[in-house]
Amino acid sequence: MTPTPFLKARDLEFYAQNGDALLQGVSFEVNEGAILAIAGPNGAGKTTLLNLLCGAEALALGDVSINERSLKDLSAKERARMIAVVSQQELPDGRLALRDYIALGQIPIRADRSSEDHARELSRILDLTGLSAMADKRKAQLSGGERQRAHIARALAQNPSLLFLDEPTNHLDPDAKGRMLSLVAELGITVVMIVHDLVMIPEFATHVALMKSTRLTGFGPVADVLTPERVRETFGVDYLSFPHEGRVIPALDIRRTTFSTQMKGHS
Ligand SMILES: Nc1ncnc2c1ncn2[C@@H]1O[C@H](COP(=O)(O)OP(=O)(O)OP(=O)(O)O)[C@@H](O)[C@H]1O
Repeated sequence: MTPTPFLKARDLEFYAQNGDALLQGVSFEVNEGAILAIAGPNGAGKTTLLNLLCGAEALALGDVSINERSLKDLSAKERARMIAVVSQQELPDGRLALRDYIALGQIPIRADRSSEDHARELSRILDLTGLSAMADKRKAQLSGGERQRAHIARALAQNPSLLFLDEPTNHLDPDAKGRMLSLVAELGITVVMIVHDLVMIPEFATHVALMKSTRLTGFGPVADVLTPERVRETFGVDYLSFPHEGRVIPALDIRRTTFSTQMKGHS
């Protein structure tokens, strides 16, 4: 039997107040457990799409459904029990101790477990995200990468079935990037994440949505969509791959150039 799609976007459109189109004709669906990477050049509409999918921005045209229920029909409480979001605009909450900050994620599911179970789960998440040793530090005292991991830990504490991440590896060093994306990929839940670093996509995502100028330029399983042709068409750079220890390591051919040259090249 074919599984029912878990996250469905149908004919999404979004316009700025001045009438400019920010998103047009976006439709796709993924099954439960998919890891969907959204990629595209700056200004393509990735954050706009993520905001519409998670309900941070109200939908005027089109529909988003999660597990066969339209986002429009879900109460705030139902959304909070299902969806966790790590955006680029996380509140600083600098005075909170890290463990208290992460525990904020447990608020929507407070009644589901005993306080002992919540405490045990919090320790597990601190451990999973490599933050146990700094659990009593104030959030303001953490480095950029540690704070980023704290934001993801807070989202995991919510025990979501759908996790939205806006550039989850921003601020993370290469080793922490690999660890964080491995953790996310192994959760077994559906994940939608904006990813700027294309080379991470084949290793950690199951599906990719490529965007350019408000529209999808490709959607589907990573191997079908992340091709040198599509990458060149979408980003204007060459996508290469190198064999290494039995795997294929992707790379981008990024050269010295200027914005003005790029503009001429696109005209
Ligand atoms: N509220 C708004 N009003 C007008 N224009 C907006 C608004 N929000 C976003 N935009 C514009 O819409 C376009 C898409 O923005 P969006 O943030 O979705 O892009 P993005 O693909 O996430 O870009 P980046 O990679 O730079 O983060 C941009 O050109 C942006 O300037």
